[in-house]
Amino acid sequence: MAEVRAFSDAAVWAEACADRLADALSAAIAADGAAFLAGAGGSTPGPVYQRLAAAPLDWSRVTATLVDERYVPEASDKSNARLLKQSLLTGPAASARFVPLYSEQITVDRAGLLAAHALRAVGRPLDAVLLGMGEDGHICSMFPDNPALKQLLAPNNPPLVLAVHKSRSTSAPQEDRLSMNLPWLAQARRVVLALTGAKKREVFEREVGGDPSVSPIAALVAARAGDIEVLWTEAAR
Ligand SMILES: O=C(O)[C@H](O)[C@@H](O)[C@H](O)[C@H](O)COP(=O)(O)O
Repeated sequence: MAEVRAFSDAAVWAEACADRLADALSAAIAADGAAFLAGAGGSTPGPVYQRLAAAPLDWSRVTATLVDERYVPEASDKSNARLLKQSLLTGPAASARFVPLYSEQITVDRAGLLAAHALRAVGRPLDAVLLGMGEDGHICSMFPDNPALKQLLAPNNPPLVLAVHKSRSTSAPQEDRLSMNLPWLAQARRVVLALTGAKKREVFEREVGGDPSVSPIAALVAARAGDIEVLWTEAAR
C-alpha cells in the first residue's frame, strides 16, 4: 500500500510519471471521449509535464487544471497556471482546455467558489492527478499548521476549492493560495505523487503512518485506501 517506487535515473523517473498520467487520460478518452487532468505547481513537475506534452493523445478532449494555485495573476513567475502553460500546454497539447483556479476577485474565498463551480461544470471526476510534496509534508496547499488545513482534509465535504491565507502565525504559505480539498483527490481515477531527493522520501515514509486529521499524506492514503503511485528519484532536480 502506497509503496515508494525508486528510479536511479531522473529522466526515466519523469518518463514513468508521464506515462502513468497519459495512460489514465487515454483510457478516459477511449471510454468517455473526454479526460480531466489536475497537476501541481512548484519545481518538481516541470520535466514530467514536458514529457506528458509529447504523449500521443487527442488533447482537444482533455481539460487541464491545477491542484493548487498561488493567488497571483498568470503574468507572475509564481503562477502555477504559467508553469502549466509553458511546460505542458504547448505543441499539440495546447489544444487542451485549461480551467484556471485563479481569477481576480474581491476575496480569495470568492475566487475559490468560482473555481470550484468551473471545475464541477467539467462534469466528471479527475482522471489523472500529478502531485508534488513539500519537505514539510504538504501536498496541494495543505500546509501543516495553517488554519485552512482542517477544512481541506475534512473527508465528508464535497469537492471544494478553498482559500489558504498566508498567516503570520504559520510559516507557510508565503502568499495567499487556492487549493483543491481532499475529496477531489479521493475520487480521482489515478493519483501520481512525484518525489525527488532523500529528504522527501524520508518525510513521505514517516507521514504515511501519521494521523489523517493533520497529515495530508496520511489523509490522502487513507481516503484512497492506499491507491496512490509514489515515484521517487534521488536526483533533486
Ligand atoms: O504550488 C505549489 O507549490 C504546489 O502545487 C505544491 O503543493 C508543491 O507540489 C510542493 O510545494 C512541492 O514543491 P516543489 O516541487 O517545488 O518541491
